[in-house]
Amino acid sequence: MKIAIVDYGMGNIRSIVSTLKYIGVEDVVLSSDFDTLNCADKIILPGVGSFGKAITQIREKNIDKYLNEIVVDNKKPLLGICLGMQLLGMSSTEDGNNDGLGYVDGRVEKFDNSLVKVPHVGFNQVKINNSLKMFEGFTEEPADFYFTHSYRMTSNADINQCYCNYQDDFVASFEFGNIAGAQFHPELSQTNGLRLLKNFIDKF
Ligand SMILES: NC(=O)CC[C@H](N)C(=O)O
Repeated sequence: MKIAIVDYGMGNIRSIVSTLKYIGVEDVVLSSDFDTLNCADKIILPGVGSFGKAITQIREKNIDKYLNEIVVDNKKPLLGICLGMQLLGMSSTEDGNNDGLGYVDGRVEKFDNSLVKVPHVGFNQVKINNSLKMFEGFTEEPADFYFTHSYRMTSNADINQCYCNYQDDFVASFEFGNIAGAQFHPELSQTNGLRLLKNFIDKF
């Protein structure tokens, strides 16, 4: 099993790599080139930092074009984590208005800091949906995962999403065909995170 982590210069790579190795995935590469991404069995799009900078760097490296072919056209499984999930949506208001990769009908906006403490940091409950492959084998409902973000995705569409409630229900994760997203950090979410990542490795 070869996992490629998209390298656009803004990801918490080290913790993802060590977590993948902990669950038995030895062949993990960090790459921004088409051939390496295309040869991997699955792709992870990480992300820590600002949406505007991230999408700019992705476009400058033509990674958006590569992922359109590899993931959208050829259906290679991809998991977007935190900012990586947000980038899969239509847009974000972080750093002005920026279009995302447009893979799912979700829009990203900032929490209202007059209503809740921003950023949303720490473990919080995800109302899981066992129809999602990522949550196969999860018996406890809801399940706790670790979040650290100031923006969140909402969607009026059915993108097979699960919710977390903070200010309101926001998209904590989704599974849209071969494309999955997690606003939380599975690599920082202890046994629930390990189980979710193992499901991505084994069931997608
Ligand atoms: N941890 C992050 O990088 C968060 C992603 C994004 N900047 C947000 O605040 O939601």
